[in-house]
Amino acid sequence: MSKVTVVGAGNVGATCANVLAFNEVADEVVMLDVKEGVSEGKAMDMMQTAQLLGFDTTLVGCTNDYAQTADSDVVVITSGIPRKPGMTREELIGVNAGIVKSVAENILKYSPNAILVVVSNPMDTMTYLSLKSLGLPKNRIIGMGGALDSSRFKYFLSQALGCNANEVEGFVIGGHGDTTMIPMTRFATYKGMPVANFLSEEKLKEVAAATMVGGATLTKLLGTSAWYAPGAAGAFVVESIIHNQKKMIPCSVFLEGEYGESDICIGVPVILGKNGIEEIVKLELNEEEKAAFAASAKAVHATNAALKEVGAL
Ligand SMILES: NC(=O)C1=CN([C@@H]2O[C@H](COP(=O)(O)OP(=O)(O)OC[C@H]3O[C@@H](n4cnc5c(N)ncnc54)[C@H](O)[C@@H]3O)[C@@H](O)[C@H]2O)C=CC1
Ligand SMILES: O=C([O-])CC(=O)C(=O)O
Repeated sequence: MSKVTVVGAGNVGATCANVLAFNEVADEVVMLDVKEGVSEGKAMDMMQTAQLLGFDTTLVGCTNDYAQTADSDVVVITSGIPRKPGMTREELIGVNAGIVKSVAENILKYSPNAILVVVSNPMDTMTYLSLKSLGLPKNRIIGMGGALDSSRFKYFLSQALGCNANEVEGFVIGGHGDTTMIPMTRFATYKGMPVANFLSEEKLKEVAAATMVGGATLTKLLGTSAWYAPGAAGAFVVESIIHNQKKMIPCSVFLEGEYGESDICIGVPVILGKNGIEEIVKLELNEEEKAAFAASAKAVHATNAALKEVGAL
């Protein structure tokens, strides 16, 4: 019997729960929100699609009742405010730090062995906050950003190539921020062939730039930040853990010397399985990539430092 809880039944959380149920990733999916009745209503609405879509997962909604989340294997934290057009993710720290910290503490009271997937922004800093304040082993705290950013990178590459996005490979490391993401163009391939065989350097730079501001572009169009791909990316990460798939997915994880960084959670490729982070994959970065990673980490460290200013650490 596998159980996943999604905290925050807003745009991203509800989408994530819906994808988890549709794909039967877990036997039970619990949604918890502070808004009275919203989780219950969304769970009922989704359960009424079960016979239409043919899934057997049970969805449960609750209003701030952590007892219902007891013994979850994986908990996805999406609670918190999203940005509005013109804002950065980092500006959300003041409100979201308090929310994420209290939610994570409550979750652990009922699911002491759960693996946490942190989605709330600024995600790398919220992952770091969870790790520092809960004192859990680092394999059990995973920030979701790289799965989404990599999916966007593959989308923009496929648009440039005029091909099916499923035939493109590529990934993004670094922070989950407009200026901190590092699309790894050198490793990206179309049917196993380097994308540089098909696209000019200028075009590849455009693709990388579009990927980095992918979230901001959608926020401008939607008036709030995106949720379909973020929710699906959260479910993708959960699936690799629950089904012990051992997929290699870039996630924000605690580094202790890897990639020349320490005391930070930032995006690097990891193997995700039943223990959460099974392995941090070490890539051979070239000088330019190393410099980009160091600059990205510097910016994430600076955001982490603000946790003290807002009284969260
Ligand atoms: N890491 C990533 O790749 C992404 C992160 N995000 C972030 O995810 C977060 C959620 O975004 P949306 O779902 O669009 O926002 P939303 O406003 O639609 O949903 C957030 C939900 O959290 C709930 N909430 C607030 N405080 C809570 C608490 N203490 N306990 C339980 N629930 C609580 C709210 O009632 C609301 O329903 C934002 O911080 C956003 O920036 C969004 C997309 C991608
Ligand atoms: O853009 C945002 O604020 C939400 C997010 O992290 C994303 O969609 O990448």
